[in-house]
Amino acid sequence: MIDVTDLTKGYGGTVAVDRLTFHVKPGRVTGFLGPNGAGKSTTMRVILGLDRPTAGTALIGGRRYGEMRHPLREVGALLDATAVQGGRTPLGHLGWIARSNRIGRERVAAVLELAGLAGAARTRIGRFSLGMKQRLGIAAALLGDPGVLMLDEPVNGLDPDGVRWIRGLLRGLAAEGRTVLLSSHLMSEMELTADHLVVIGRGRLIADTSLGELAARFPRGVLVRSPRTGELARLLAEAGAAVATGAEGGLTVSGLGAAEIGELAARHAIPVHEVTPRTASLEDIYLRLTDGATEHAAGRAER
Ligand SMILES: Nc1ncnc2c1ncn2[C@@H]1O[C@H](COP(=O)(O)OP(=O)(O)OP(=O)(O)O)[C@@H](O)[C@H]1O
Repeated sequence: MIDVTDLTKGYGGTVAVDRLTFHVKPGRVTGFLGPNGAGKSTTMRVILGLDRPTAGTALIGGRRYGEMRHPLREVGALLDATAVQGGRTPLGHLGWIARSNRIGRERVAAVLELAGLAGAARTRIGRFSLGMKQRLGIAAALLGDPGVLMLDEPVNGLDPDGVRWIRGLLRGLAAEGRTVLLSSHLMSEMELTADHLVVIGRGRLIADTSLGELAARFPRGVLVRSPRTGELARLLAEAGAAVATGAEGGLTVSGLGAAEIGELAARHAIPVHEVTPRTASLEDIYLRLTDGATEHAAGRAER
């Protein structure tokens, strides 16, 4: 469990995080979203004790990161995968982290295997691609078998196989009851990986909600296909629905649910070929939620 309460972080005249409160619960993947400069990295840095809050608290399991005796056994984090010494090998790099946190050597081999890096364990990191560095960063985060994981843009640089791997890994870790906080700009990926979303803009909370609830807040009507479209459209309108003819030849119906539409068609013995409730994509929803919270919105600079 991560508890961010009334957190404020200022840098000189800039307020990066502004009275932000949210809780990241175990057993699910929480996506952390926001436009560039929204304050995501700052919030993660404060949670990890890398930055001191100006006001408020950021606690993990009720304690500050700095108070933990063996923090890597409680929290695994990946903030910047490129921040590793190129001269080291994964074996040396992870071995050093393991020793300084009293973690056994067998765990190093296990996470290298898990991250798909066992074959490159003795290769100099300087020769790694960004994707391999991401895998190494994830291996390091998992080293202490922590109950809490925080990953900033973990799919950055990964190929489709790698993206799928991390999706399965994070969902599996959450299913084991761990707390997983994940930031990403890839909305399609977030839609597949996260159960819950925390959205911030200009350092403030915009939404803290499940993916399902969010989609329900942005309905796009019900798509209905029938060989007797005209007749069905008339009956739906009489029943109080707003009916539009969709580009794909079907009807887009608002104001009535899928069950009501199906029952109405059945009462009049009108065959239907499809009744699909539609929601906006996460990308659409995200853009609508964060409209106005974008620090460097296109066009704004020209004004
Ligand atoms: N060390 C720092 N000194 C001064 N200002 C900073 C510092 N770190 C962050 N900021 C400012 O704080 C704000 C929030 O930045 P932050 O990096 O936390 O945003 P972010 O949501 O992680 O953005 P991105 O998606 O681009 O990574 C920005 O205006 C940024 O310029």
